[in-house]
Amino acid sequence: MEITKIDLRGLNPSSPGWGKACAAVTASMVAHGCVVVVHDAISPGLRRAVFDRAMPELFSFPVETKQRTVSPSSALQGYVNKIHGVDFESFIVKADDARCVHDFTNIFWPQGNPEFSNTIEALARKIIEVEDMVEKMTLEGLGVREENIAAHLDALTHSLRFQQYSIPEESKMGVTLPRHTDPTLVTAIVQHEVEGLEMQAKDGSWVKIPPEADTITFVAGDLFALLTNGRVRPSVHRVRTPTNRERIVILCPAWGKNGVAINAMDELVDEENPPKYNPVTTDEFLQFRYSGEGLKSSDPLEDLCGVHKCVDP
Ligand SMILES: O=C(O)CCC(=O)C(=O)O
Ligand SMILES: [Fe+2]
Repeated sequence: MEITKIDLRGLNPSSPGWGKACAAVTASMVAHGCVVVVHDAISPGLRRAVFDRAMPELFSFPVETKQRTVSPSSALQGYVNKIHGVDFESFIVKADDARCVHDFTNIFWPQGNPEFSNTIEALARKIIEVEDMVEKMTLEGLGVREENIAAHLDALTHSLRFQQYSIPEESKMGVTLPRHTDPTLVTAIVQHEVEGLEMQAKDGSWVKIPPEADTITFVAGDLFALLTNGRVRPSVHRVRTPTNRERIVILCPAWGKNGVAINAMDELVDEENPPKYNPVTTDEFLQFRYSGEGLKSSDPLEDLCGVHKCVDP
């Protein structure tokens, strides 16, 4: 099996092909919890600036410098490495706030590094533009009204996640990130040259997503299932890093803004489709998901927000 790529180049809501493309994006999200889009948002020059210069420079700093990016007040910022035994390093930066990108840059280059910060800001802008379009197309394809989609997109915030996987030992069979769903609404995944991302199909088989330079993969996270009242199930995916190459990937997760409760879209709840989940804010959901109970759960969204969850009298 292969996940069909959908070409969104040059498309906007007034293009003649918009309706057909919305239907294709929605069908892929409903069938697989993900969509692979062909897009020219990341130009070859921007891709080189990011992956050949900015990322190698960033990851080559000593770990003590990297750890200075950790923010005690936000799970959506900072540096992690070797979490739960996974051999990777990851930086999270707030992507839609230029000040955060500058503060992040200044930790590494106290005199500033406009080339680095401009590159990151440009990348964030481009990915978020396509990510918003994919959410809009999916919701439109499910029958959500334009003004409700616009209000939803306004209530989003985004982070950027720079992730580097070391070369795995032969004995590890190459699975560097075990199967999981993302806690996000949607996550954009930009791979570069080195393969690794795999999606689990409904029949349990694993489908490779090749790292093609003109594609961006979008996966639905747990919170998108809440938003769509269960129409779109979260993507189950994993990473198999080749045994002879390091792998760098950039992710752009979309979340609800601080304090904003995510609720099912009005049009997706009716008599035939009663509400499946209670509303939740991103912080509440993340807090539960990474708690002892949440980490043990096979379906944290259902356990925290499911309306059928039994409540002790
Ligand atoms: O490395 C990738 O391609 C995907 C990473 C991922 O799924 C994650 O960090 O949640
Ligand atoms: Fe993921």
